[in-house]
Amino acid sequence: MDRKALIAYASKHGSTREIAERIRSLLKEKGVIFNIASIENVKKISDYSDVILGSALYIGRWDKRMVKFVKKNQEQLHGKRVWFFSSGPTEINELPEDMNAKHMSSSIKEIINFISPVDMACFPGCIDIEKLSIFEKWIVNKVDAPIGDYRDWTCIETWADNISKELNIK
Ligand SMILES: Cc1cc2nc3c(=O)[nH]c(=O)nc-3n(C[C@H](O)[C@H](O)[C@H](O)COP(=O)(O)O)c2cc1C
Repeated sequence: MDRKALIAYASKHGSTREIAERIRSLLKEKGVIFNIASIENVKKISDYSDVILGSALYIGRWDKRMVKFVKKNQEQLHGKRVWFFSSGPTEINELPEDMNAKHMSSSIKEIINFISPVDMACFPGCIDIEKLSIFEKWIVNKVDAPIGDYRDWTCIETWADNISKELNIK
């Protein structure tokens, strides 16, 4: 079958982009090629049958660019196989399924339900203090968020592996 696949990410400081790149390389190893792009560069999705969308979380929400994209393309996404992932929490004391519910972008819950994704994941993120603006540093300080790289590559690769299995059996 002539199938095209896309992975698009919304990342401010690069750590979500790196997660997207890791997912893409794992899928490539498994023989599934995904085009990859930053979300603002995705102009058209009609050619794609499988789409992975990943966004960083900022102040309880997905990156605005991802919210805009998902709102604008919801009808088309509804007809495709879609996977979502968020990356953000650095306070890791929750079960993955609780993290998913708690950190799902509240602004577009209904749209996500309408799109009916195959799966949604929420991965721990990374806060690199050197990259933050003064305002971001102030917020991180105010909420006492743990600084550091909490990304769990095994967990990310397991998730990507499940996608490859899903793609190979259909
Ligand atoms: C100002 C600020 C606010 C944040 N707010 C949240 C949040 O509400 N929920 C969350 O899980 N993570 C939050 N984070 C953590 C980021 O989501 C995390 O650093 C993520 O890995 C950043 O991705 P990026 O490097 O792709 O931009 C916040 C980080 C900063 C700097």
